[in-house]
Amino acid sequence: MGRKFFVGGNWKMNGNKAGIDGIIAFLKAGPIDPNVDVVVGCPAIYLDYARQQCPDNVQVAAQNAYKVPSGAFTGEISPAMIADIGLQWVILGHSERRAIFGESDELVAEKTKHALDAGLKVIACIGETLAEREAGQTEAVVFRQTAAIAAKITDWTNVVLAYEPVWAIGTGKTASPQQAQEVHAKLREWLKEKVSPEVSDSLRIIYGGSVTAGNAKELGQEGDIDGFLVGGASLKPDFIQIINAKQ
Ligand SMILES: O=C(COP(=O)(O)O)NO
Repeated sequence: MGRKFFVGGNWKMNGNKAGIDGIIAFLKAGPIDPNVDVVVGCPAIYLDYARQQCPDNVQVAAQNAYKVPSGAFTGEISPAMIADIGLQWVILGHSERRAIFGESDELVAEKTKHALDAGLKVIACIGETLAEREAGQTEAVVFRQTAAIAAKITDWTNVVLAYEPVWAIGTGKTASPQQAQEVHAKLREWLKEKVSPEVSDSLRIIYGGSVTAGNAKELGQEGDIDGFLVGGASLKPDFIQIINAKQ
């Protein structure tokens, strides 16, 4: 198996330069487990500011990007621009992009394909709503979302899949380790059948949704949970404990 643990932070539309200075300070202080990949998603306007200050063991990611290199798309940024300022990562398909900004499975898949083709690495987000879970549709939803991406890409090397049940995001209602592990394992089975055993075995599937220093260790002990995508808790020093959850 040997998948390197991966902990992402998602600052969402939060902070300012002073706040970023504070986050960078605790990231620099660490200590950060060298066996963990750490990537923090920063608002686009501060990407270069954060990049200039982040320690070498932390990568800065954009939280979104469009599906073409340039053009008449007011307000958007492209993977080429993200790469141009020296960044490697982008978060795509977050449930807030899907629910609030109407991003379809198809658009997320096109964005993922284009970002990978532009040389970026992608944290691709999927996850069901509470209504979908209560209707017994969890697997159907996450398989549908993953299938849309699988239809566009062939090389998963630079992809990290983030399973983020929408009902756990920002609610304090974390999925139990058993609930999260069950979906991660089903996703790995799906990948083995529909993509390849190699991708199924090597792809990191990370969990997001109210991860805290208090629940990260237990979640991280599950065999198919390869890390986290952390929102609120990534803005505070406790994020270091989450990064080191496997220690
Ligand atoms: O949206 C999230 C999770 O947010 P919270 O940790 O605040 O639930 N990650 O991308």
